[in-house]
Amino acid sequence: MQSPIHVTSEIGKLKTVMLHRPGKEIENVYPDILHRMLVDDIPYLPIAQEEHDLFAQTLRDNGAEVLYLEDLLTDALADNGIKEEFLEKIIAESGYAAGAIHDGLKEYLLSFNTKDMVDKIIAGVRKDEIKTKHASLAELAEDRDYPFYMDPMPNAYFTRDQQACIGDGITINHMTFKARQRESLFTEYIINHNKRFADKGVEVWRNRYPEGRIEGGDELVLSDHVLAIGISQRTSAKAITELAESLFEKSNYDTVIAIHIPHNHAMMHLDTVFTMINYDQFTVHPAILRDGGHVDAYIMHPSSNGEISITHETNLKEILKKALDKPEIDLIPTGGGDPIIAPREQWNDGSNTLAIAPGVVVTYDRNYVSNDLLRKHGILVHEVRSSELSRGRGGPRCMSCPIVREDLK
Ligand SMILES: NC(=[NH2+])NCCC[C@H](N)C(=O)O
Repeated sequence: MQSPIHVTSEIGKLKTVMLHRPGKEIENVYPDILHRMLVDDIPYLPIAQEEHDLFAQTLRDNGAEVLYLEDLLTDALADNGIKEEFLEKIIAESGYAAGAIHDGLKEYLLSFNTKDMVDKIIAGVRKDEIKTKHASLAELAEDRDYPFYMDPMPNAYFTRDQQACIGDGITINHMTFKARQRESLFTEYIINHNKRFADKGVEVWRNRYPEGRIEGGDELVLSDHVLAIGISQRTSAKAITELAESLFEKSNYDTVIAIHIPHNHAMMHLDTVFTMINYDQFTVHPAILRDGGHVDAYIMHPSSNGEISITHETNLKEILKKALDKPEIDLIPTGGGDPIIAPREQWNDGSNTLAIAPGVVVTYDRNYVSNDLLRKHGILVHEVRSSELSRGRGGPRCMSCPIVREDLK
């Protein structure tokens, strides 16, 4: 059976993609919780939605089918039994496995139709929205001034991270920070219960329950047998090892290139500093390169005794030439490598390009130095507006989860 998921590169023509249109969750962020919510500012919602709609339209205009996470989840929960099971889990993962608040939340959420319930769960539930009977002292007295029973999920529009499609399968991710961990429960329900995916032969390379942390922004599908993964703030060596073991055993993938990047908020994922945009072209933020273009990379292959062989290599160009079997590789520096422009544009996701076909990318308009340079290197650049979307600290690649791409010829 042909899997409904098929992604064998970062650059094959984009056929189907999953997005989330930012909603009320954005307006449930306030200064005291910015840091914990992993955002640096509060986008102005109407404009963020307008910008997001334009982003979606750009993808459609270029031939992609756009699916929305919130619709896929709503359809996955069509059966009342499944919906209730999902509610139990999401309420438990929000901190209330049982008790008066659990009961109050469940009753409240069930009072909505399924689509509104999904929107509400993403938006967050304030304490003053529900009435609880017989609350315990802990429930009454702890965190008295905290306004939410269920936290908002302001990062849900970065649909890249909760999961990643690789080949005909998917990783459903154990995300690093509490602020995002519940998001991948959505993916689990979509894969298991949405008719488009359920019982259609989707391989789950790794589910969200093992301890090692991993996020899709670190998972780059370089070809139909090579994966690059960031060892980053969000993805641990343990998770990479487990994923490599699973892929080597069950899939076509025989090479995992684990690249060490700085562990900080500006560069939280590999795709904030390095993306593939053509057969032999990449964007790269100079801050990850040492003198002579060196990085710390570990190349993993299956070995004959069933173990994984690991070699340490440092020359990024050489690593890519070998992995992709190309005579030359063009590394295009974010902001032209200028000491001020490069970090400025990287901060607003100047390296976070989304390839929608070989040599064709979608980028934020604000990164005009990087965009001009891409054009000089022969890339076709579709710019999208970015005043508000960029405040969440993610760009076009972060905001999209490719489900189907055409194979490269
Ligand atoms: N693939 C990405 N680079 N995603 C960016 C996610 C940004 C989000 N604020 C976070 O910290 O999780």
